[in-house]
Amino acid sequence: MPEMELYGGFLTKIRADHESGVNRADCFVGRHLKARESSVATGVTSGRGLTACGGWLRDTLLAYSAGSVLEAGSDTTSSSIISCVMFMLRYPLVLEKVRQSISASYEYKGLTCTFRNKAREEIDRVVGKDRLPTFEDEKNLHYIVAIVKEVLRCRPPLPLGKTPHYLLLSYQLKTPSSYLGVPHRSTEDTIYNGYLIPKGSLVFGNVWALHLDPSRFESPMEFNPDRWMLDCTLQSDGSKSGKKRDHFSFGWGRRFCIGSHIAEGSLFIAIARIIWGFNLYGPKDSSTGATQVPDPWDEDNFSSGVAMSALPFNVAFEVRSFKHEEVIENAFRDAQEHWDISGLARDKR
Ligand code: HEM
Repeated sequence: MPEMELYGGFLTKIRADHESGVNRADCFVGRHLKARESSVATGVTSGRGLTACGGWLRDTLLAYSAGSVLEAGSDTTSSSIISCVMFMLRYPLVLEKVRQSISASYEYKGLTCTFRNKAREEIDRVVGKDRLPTFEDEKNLHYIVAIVKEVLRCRPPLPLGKTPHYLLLSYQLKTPSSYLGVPHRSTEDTIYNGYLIPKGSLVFGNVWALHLDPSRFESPMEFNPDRWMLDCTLQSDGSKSGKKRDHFSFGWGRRFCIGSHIAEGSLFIAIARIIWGFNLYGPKDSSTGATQVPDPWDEDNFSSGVAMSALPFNVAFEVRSFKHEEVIENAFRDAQEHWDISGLARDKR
């Protein structure tokens, strides 16, 4: 569907609600339409850019402002959730409930760390079986937060590939493994490592190279959420300097992702609930009986483009117990009631 058909369709629907007296102050577009209408006497609001009196977005810009947020936040978030499922299949130890008597320890930056806080152990201890994880649990679910960070480190949804010159070339050729990254432009002449980057140059940061830098991340090609348990002060905060950042999946500088908090919250709740409720299995090879799990490090298992996502793969979700099933079904019913109230169609699957 062309962009403007989708974004413009939302605008038309909200305007129709608004004109028929439905209060759409619940959303940015509804509030903007109402405020614009009461301030712009002429009513000339179609077209691009701002109104003649400044300040107010005309329809096309309004539709794009809202639509681009929708688009920026959906593929990126869903891509990370799917990557997380892939990593869980590939690294089942991350889920495993480790008994205290087992002391699996490893060396990390000169410290001896013990695998203790595995995801299941943590979530069962903090949440129990009788309810779903909520946002309030985040402060006590450190290992789940660490998993979110590790997924964003290992599979940034908007990466630049490992070999930029090849990838830029492949962009022109439109071959399947082009990860473009997000372009920035230099605002002044800059000397970096003896090279002049003239003002106005197009610059792509190589997120992937930063995330796989062994001087920063020991054994970088290992999905290891434990690495984040050692330092909880590292944050996804665009205003922080490089060494104080956890990862660079949300970009940097003035155009740092404005949705990073929503994204982290969405990833936390989705991943916490999947881990709380389900065992995950890959399909078995009929002749060898071995589990077949796609390799999350293999670029061929991911789509190309600006936003990257795992190509379809098979995974079975098995609910962990009857109690978990009951809680999930109750939550599903509640969600459907909210959908009814919002005028959305019920999920009939
Ligand atoms: C895992 C999820 C997400 C990732 C990895 C992600 C990543 C990014 C990146 C890399 C940028 C460009 C930053 C730069 O130029 O350096 C960006 C920009 C942006 N993101 Fe996100 N994002 C995510 C989720 C979201 C969500 C949920 C929203 C909105 C609710 C959102 C809204 C935006 C917007 C509007 C921009 C453009 C900001 C600007 O140009 O000033 N993103 N995001």
